[in-house]
Amino acid sequence: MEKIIVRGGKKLKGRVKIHGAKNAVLPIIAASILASRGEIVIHDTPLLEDVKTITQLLQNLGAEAQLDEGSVRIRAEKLTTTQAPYDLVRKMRASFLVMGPLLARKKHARIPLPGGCAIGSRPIDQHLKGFEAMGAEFEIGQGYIEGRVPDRLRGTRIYLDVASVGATENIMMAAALAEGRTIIENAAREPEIVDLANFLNAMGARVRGAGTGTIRIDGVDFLRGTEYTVIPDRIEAGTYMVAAAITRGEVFVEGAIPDHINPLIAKLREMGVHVLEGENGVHVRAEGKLQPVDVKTLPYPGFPTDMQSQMMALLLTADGNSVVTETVFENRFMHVEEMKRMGAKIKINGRSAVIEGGHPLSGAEVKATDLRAGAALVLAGLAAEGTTEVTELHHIDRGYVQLVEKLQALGADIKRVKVDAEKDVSSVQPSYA
Ligand SMILES: CC(=O)N[C@H]1[C@@H](OP(=O)(O)OP(=O)(O)OC[C@H]2O[C@@H](n3ccc(=O)[nH]c3=O)[C@H](O)[C@@H]2O)O[C@H](CO)[C@@H](O)[C@@H]1O
Ligand SMILES: C=C(OP(=O)(O)O)C(=O)O
Repeated sequence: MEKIIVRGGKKLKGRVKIHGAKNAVLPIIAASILASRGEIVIHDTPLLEDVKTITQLLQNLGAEAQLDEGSVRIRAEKLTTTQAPYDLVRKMRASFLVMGPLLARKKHARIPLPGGCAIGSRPIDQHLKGFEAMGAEFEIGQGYIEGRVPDRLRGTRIYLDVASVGATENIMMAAALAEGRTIIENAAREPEIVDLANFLNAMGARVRGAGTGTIRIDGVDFLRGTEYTVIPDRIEAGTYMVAAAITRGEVFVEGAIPDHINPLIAKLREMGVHVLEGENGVHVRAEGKLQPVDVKTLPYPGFPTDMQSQMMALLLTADGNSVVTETVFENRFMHVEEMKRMGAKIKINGRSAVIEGGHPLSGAEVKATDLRAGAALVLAGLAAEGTTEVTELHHIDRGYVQLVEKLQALGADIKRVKVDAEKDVSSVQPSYA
């Protein structure tokens, strides 16, 4: 087992470079299955546990897939099976994103049901509603969902009851090889949807309107290999912006695209944090007292749920009470109990949490309950008096490349150790337990 040990109180200073976006590269790798000709090369691929999992999943399906530092190469001309193994799908819900591509390309897929997870029940009804409208038929049994397409997927009009990111992506990928036009209404508008559409188009697809609530896809007969660079990770960027603010430091977050993080920038400014938007990133500086603010998570372009816990950590250091309302996932306050162990004063009332800012935080032993909760605890540790030890690091490794090293470079007193031997492993790659 490994843990991160943070000694709080250091102001972060310097420059941090953002990696490619996890939530963009995962659907893009899944979409590679659609290419029946040629090689795909995806640049700025972050070497994360989730990326390793989806790459392994493609290999399992018979594709050639090679993941190196910064890029992944895929050839999916020959797929040998349409069944996804439970061991890989249970590690990561995004594995379900191979359903759309498999149905479109191979007319069959058998995938373990992704199940619930720490942050909520996360159903897949909107994915299935879309595929069924396009002519797929499903059977559920023994923990698996099996989809069949009797002929070829047909384009149709699909209204999503919730603007689900995953459902929009899965349907968009399936529609790329369907017969005729598919229109997705109430589509999710996240930047990662736009990135996937751009990638599909680079493979020869005809997708228009991504980034708006209505996406039109005209199906084509085949897709081919291409070379593509994914967008920078807006949540990783946001996490370092909060790290700068929570330590009252000054950090340039290189690669952050201000347009992708508007709600975060707006809320930081309301608190009194100085944010300068540049062409090549954002500059964040904070000092002294920060104002409390209310935050409500919403689908894009609203405040991202993936930044909720990190923002809550920052609000603990504000001068007064803030209310954080989580509207996207029904159970995304698991970090609250851990933060309370650090002296945080937070009261949960249904989907809202009242955060009493201004009470000093003290270091404690805490555990990451999910990916962003883990990051938030590290942030809280940067601001706390004394030493914070964060365990369950496999959650953090799903979404942050070299979190410890990047914070060290900014001046944080932080290290990663193996618990049994108390051996410092900060300078080596995480082991992705
Ligand atoms: C790999 C990836 O990109 N993950 C992101 C993606 O997850 P993911 O794609 O799973 O999130 P969704 O947008 O689908 O989920 C949003 C809401 O819709 C509900 N829902 C979803 C699908 C469905 O068929 N039925 C349904 O009711 C979910 O339970 C949730 O309450 O978007 C989330 C919302 O921005 C982010 O937190 C995740 O980091
Ligand atoms: C919730 C997240 O990811 P996933 O949808 O893969 O669980 C996240 O990135 O914060």
